[in-house]
Amino acid sequence: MQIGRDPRISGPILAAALAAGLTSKGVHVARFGYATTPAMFMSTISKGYEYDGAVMITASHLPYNRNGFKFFTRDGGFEKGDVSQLLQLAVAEHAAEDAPHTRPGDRYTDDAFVLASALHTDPGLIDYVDFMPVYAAHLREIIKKGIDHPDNYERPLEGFKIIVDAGNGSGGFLASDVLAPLGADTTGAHLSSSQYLDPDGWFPNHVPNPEDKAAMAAGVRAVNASRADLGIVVDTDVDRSAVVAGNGTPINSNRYIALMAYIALRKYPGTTIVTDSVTSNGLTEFITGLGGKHFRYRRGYKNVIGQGVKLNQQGVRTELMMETSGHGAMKENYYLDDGTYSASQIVIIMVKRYLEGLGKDIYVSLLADLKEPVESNEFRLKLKGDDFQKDGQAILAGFHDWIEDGAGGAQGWELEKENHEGWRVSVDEGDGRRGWALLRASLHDPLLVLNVESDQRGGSCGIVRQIVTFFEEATDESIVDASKLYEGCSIQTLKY
Ligand SMILES: O=P(O)(O)OC[C@H]1O[C@H](O)[C@H](O)[C@@H](O)[C@@H]1O
Repeated sequence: MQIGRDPRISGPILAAALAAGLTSKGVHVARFGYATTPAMFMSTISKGYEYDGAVMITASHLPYNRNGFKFFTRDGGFEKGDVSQLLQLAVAEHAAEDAPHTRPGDRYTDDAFVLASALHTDPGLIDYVDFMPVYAAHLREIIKKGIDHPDNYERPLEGFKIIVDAGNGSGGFLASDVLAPLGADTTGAHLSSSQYLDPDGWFPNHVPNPEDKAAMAAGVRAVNASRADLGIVVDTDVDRSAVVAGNGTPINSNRYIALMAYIALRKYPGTTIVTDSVTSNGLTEFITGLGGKHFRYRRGYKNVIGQGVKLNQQGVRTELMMETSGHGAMKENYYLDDGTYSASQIVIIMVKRYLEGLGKDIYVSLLADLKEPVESNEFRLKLKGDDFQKDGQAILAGFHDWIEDGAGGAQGWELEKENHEGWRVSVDEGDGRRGWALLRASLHDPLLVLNVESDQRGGSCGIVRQIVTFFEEATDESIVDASKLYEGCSIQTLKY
């Protein structure tokens, strides 16, 4: 749920407004200050706290003026349907209270109303609770237990340099309150150190997002400069993360899933691993090579985690659910997508392997068998009509038929056997090389998204060129703007 397009509606203002609304209804409110999204969930089940509900206010990786609420109860995070229901209830109640600018059924909240409510908070009615130390202690226990160091149980990270780039989100505590007390050197011995640990909603250094090139490059620079054994990069509210290996290799997206799959399969041999739909072919081979099963589902971390829950309910053991965006959840951790939990698992495996005499490396030896595509591209194509959802579905249906009818004469194009969103087509590139393309509707925006990967140089644009013939023949440019395909692959056309 997003709220507050007015730049004055910052996270703290929203928190104050929410607290005002809740206390006026007699709800006992505890305000946390800076926290992480996973910590909010943990506050509903942590001994001595056990709140009935928790609300995180964050714009996540979106710009500062797109703050939103994430809701949790003991049963986990709210799904889309839960949020709509909550909004409808809130709007109905608000209207009944004679609020002239909101009508029952409205799907928005009014910024002025938020500001006014914030000003009327009675601070006496709110408890200010510092929950992050509780959460940090919980993570420290997980790491200690996971490593189970025979000689140094309390400070098992002594002798390791681990740096954190929190991108000025709320993840800085990981360096100071989790890793350092366990003995890790989080400052780095040379030029650099952990960085951007202090929360600053303007994000002055880089976008805190492990999918972002600048964010990963900053993490790589810090690891190289400080000669750290490991770097950890987290997103704003720390439900996502990525790591940087000691040799400076960024481990995000498919690589991060592969590393977490290795960990999950070491603990739970044969387990199924659910991912989103845009994972590389090499990841499936990697997981099956380790004896696991790969269930390639849909984009959207809620979809991925939800599918894992469903499979377990059906009796299919599924211990890891992870998206290429860096959202990763394990069944053993309440199915909670927690960037610090995933990063802790990497720290644990690094130290455990070191204790087994295998060195500190987590990339060269562990991911040697992960085949990566030569090229990987994403094109986001605007849907221009009013009914973009219907238009998008119609284009996807046409794409399906176009492939079934021989993909405009292309050789070796075949629909994948399992498709859970849009249509993914496998492309035989000869000599055992295999590319693919997936056309799907964006989860949130009026866009069609085309992901393409190829095992050969120039292969990606070869695939795109073929798909352009579909757009030329079967789609109308007043409905979809495919110009990104032409630009991205320097294809000449008179159409745009
Ligand atoms: O469908 P798209 O526009 O590519 O966006 C999909 C992505 O949206 C957000 O970032 C969610 O946090 C991700 O879980 C999701 O995968």
